[in-house]
Amino acid sequence: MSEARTDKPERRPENRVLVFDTTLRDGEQSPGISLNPQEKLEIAHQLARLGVDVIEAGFPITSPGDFEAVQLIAREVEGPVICALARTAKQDIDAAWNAIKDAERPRIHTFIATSDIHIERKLQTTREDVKGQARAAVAYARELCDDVEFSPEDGSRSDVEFMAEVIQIAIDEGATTINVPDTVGYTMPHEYAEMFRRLYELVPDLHKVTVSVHCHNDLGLAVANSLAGLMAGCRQVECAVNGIGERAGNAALEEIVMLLHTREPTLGLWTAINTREIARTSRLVSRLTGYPVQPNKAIVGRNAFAHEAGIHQDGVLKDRTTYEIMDARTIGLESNQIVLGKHSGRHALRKALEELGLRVDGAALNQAFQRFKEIADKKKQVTALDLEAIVSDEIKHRPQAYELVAFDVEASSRRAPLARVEVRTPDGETVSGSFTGDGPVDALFSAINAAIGREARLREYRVGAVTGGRDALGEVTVQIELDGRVASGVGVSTDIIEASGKAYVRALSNALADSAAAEAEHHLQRAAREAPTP
Ligand SMILES: CC(=O)SCCNC(=O)CCNC(=O)[C@H](O)C(C)(C)COP(=O)(O)OP(=O)(O)OC[C@H]1O[C@@H](n2cnc3c(N)ncnc32)[C@H](O)[C@@H]1OP(=O)(O)O
Ligand SMILES: CC(C)C(=O)C(=O)O
Ligand SMILES: [Mg+2]
Repeated sequence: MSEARTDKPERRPENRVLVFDTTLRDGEQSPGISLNPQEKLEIAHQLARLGVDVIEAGFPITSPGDFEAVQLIAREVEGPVICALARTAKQDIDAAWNAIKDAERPRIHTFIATSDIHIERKLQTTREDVKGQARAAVAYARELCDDVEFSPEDGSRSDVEFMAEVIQIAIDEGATTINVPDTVGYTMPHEYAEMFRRLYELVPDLHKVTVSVHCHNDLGLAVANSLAGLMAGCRQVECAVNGIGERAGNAALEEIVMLLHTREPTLGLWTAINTREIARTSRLVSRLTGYPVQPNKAIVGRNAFAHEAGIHQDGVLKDRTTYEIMDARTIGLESNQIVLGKHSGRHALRKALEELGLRVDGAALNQAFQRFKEIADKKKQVTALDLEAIVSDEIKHRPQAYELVAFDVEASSRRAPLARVEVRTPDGETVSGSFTGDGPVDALFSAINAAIGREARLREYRVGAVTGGRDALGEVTVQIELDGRVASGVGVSTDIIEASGKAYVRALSNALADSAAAEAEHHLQRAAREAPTP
């Protein structure tokens, strides 16, 4: 029962759920999002790789740019059905058709509201007129295209008997998909399911077409309502990547897909989505829309597969399924993450140290753990480089072989930065060096190399703030490679250049101490081998 997908159930064709992606239409209706045709095309190609069944590419009457984008997608993206939205007006349907007609499999999606509130206050018309508009629109769309979807907008707030009449008209005129939206995110799962049960009763012909759900997240129920609709017999789900869309958004594609994937043995429902493309699709949509994904967002948030709490980390290290219902790799991530922080425990610390090639146990582990907690209290996250520093500082008790005595760095936009340093060697001698670089830090590191006459190579450089505010202590961590040895060092100062210099000198000292220790061990081993056997 740990990860439900381990036992593969038989997949029944009638339980296949079509994924209708509306990221480029309803998703783009989010305030502040405006994608140009090339950006829409890039997302559409990725949606095709993801394996969605339908891409709602846009609402072509909206603007020449949206028309162009839909047309580009229709012409270039192979695989999914390419759909365009239209009101019941003839010019909308013409624009939709003209934009999608070159697609392999085009679909026109036309809609009109069926709730009294929309009919009376927004459309300012009558139920009879709505029936007439629905009839004319579906009939006209079917003259142009074999695949026509009809939506009674604000379906969940409509009088179900009137809505059933409109749906029957749409089916009579040839609609192939009937989508009943919860336009304002008002319904609850049991109500939405009951609405579909009643619609199937009132419109038996619904069994002959694809029935679809389209839910908004105003009350945080978009995915729950979508699931309720699917369990009531619908077999198309309309959703958007990262849950973007009008107001609080649409049902999130990744959530509904992974819900069906993870609970397939219970639900029996399945999609043709290539789940390994989910993370990549989410990143692309976030980047191009400018909408960041919240860290704790289900499935695609950066914390969705991360563990910081010691008890959870211990469980996950012993058996991943203790705290994970999905495998991070299923959505295309490399692995889950053990994040070291204030709430972590010894098991996670030891594992992280092991990954750095440092075996620490017993009293040494306790000592490192104590230092680790002190640092974790000050920093949000403790990284691999911090760990190396903790170990080299607290466990190995290395003498500081070199020391940064003084430095000058000149930075200018007119000439290459120049650094001069004085470094005290282990013998107590003070050596100096100067060098230019690509930037002040690069110049400083080269000057240190020049002073001590070694050619260390910088592998990693990271700056973080230990404390907040303008006078924050900056902490620099560097990792270097010297004569094939990797070592790290940390420097803390309110001056980032000084912190960088200290960190670099410390890393050099650690690398040289390591190599001295290795040389000593090598001599000892050779002496032992060469000693006469008694
Ligand atoms: C639930 C949904 O997501 S529906 C899709 C919503 N998406 C969008 O609206 C984005 C794109 N929209 C647009 O660019 C513009 O609204 C346009 C180009 C479509 C229309 O612009 P305008 O002609 O200036 O009309 P405006 O947007 O101000 O008002 C909407 C009009 O459409 C009518 N209308 C609304 N829905 C429908 C419908 N399904 N069928 C026919 N007419 C409709 C309204 O009653 C109103 O008509 P009126 O001008 O006679 O009062
Ligand atoms: C156009 C329709 C399907 C819509 O987006 C809604 O009702 O939310
Ligand atoms: Mg919508």
